[in-house]
Amino acid sequence: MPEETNSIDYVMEKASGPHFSGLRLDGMLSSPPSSSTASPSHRSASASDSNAPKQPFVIGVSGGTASGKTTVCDMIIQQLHDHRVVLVNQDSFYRGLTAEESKRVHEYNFDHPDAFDTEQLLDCVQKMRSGHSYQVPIYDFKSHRRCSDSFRQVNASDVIILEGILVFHDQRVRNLMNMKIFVDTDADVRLARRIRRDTVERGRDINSVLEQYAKFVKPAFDDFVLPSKKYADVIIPRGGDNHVAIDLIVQHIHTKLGQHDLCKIYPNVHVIQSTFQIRGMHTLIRDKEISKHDFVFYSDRLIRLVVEHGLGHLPFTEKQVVTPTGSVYTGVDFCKKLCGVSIVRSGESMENALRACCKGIKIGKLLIHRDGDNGKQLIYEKLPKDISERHVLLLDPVLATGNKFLFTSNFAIVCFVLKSQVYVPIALLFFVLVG
Ligand SMILES: Nc1ncnc2c1ncn2[C@@H]1O[C@H](COP(=O)(O)OP(=O)(O)O)[C@@H](O)[C@H]1O
Ligand SMILES: Nc1ccn([C@@H]2O[C@H](COP(=O)(O)O)[C@@H](O)[C@H]2O)c(=O)n1
Ligand SMILES: [Mg+2]
Repeated sequence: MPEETNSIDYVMEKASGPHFSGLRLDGMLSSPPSSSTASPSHRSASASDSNAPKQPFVIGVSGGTASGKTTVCDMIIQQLHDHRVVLVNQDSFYRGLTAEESKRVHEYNFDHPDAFDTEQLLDCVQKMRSGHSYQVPIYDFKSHRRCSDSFRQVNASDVIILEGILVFHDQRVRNLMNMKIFVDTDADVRLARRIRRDTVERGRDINSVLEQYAKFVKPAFDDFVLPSKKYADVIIPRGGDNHVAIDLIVQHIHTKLGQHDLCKIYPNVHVIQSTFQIRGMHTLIRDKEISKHDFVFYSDRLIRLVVEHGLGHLPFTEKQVVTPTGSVYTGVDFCKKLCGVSIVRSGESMENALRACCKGIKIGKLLIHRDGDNGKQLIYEKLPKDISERHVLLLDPVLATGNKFLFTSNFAIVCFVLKSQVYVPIALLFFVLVG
């Protein structure tokens, strides 16, 4: 290569067009690469599954007032952990009282199905099931009205939990549910909890709570809530105290949601299990208001996780050490002879994390043209001379259309075939982390 064409600036200029590296999910799913190790039958079945729009799993949670519905939902959400879960309360769809009704609020039956705007609730669940977000009203139990100017935006999610005393009452709403749970708690316990909650949180006095309970809440429970128990798939006695039932429900939801689609198609893809820390970091870096400093800080933290995870896939040898107390500890020795190869330019953003994990590691570079520059895809390469003796960590954090990813895969496979090295597809790991 002539001197001027050897400079990185020059080659970057030549490789004009937006930088991309990696794979576009929809394209890949409809035509998986031939290098995939999945069997053809497995591949086609999974690919068609993945092409179908992914429907959220809708869970209805019903039960008498103060039975622990909200508590049970909170526990399920906590335990589902790595899935996106949203909670929609039927309470949000209470109709606001008119001025006339407000004057005689003690005569209003909040436990009758007509107290809710069920058409709007139905619209909400239907929209969310088909992947749309919804502006859910905000209801105030003290004024018995909806906030006129603010809503809670609820985004499309893997799991939608719909909770309320009468969510099983309307057949159309019921039919949208994949799973129906009834929280069954002793009536005396519920009344005691309701008195405490309504006096502490909902601005009521004991007399009005007892009066409302006897006049409306109990009769409506007998007429509408209890008869809807028969629609439940699961009945949870003792509500939130029933940890066994909640564990079983969470396990069932996990099974229903299944593995990440990519894992089903590509067995070499590893998904890093999400945590609330990871979700929190994703939330920050996706916020258009984030400062550059914070974006870099949290991206670095995420990248570090990917790099650590990738390193965990390298082979190891056993190693024994003597501890300060003189006992022998049998552990493992880090894999020797590593190098990184970053795909210019985005891959360079992963270099610091790799250097921080592996002191003094050699890092080479590849610049690949998306479509091929006059048929040539490899525009620039600078690789460690002894790369054939090293395990290669290919650094590529952004996955887009797939062309360059296929190229780098081939490159990695060449390394693998010629030198029997372990290829750790860090790019894929990262993709799954953000996916
Ligand atoms: N297992 C429990 N032990 C003690 N208090 C509970 C338990 N479950 C719920 N509570 C309390 O009882 C009240 C009603 O519970 P909540 O989950 O809001 O019921 P619901 O949503 O069915 O009306 C709340 O104040 C809550 O903190
Ligand atoms: N303005 C209102 C609206 C509703 N209620 C009562 O709330 C109960 C439903 O909520 P839970 O969390 O207990 O399921 C229902 O029994 C209504 O009586 C109210 O008091 N005031
Ligand atoms: Mg509740």
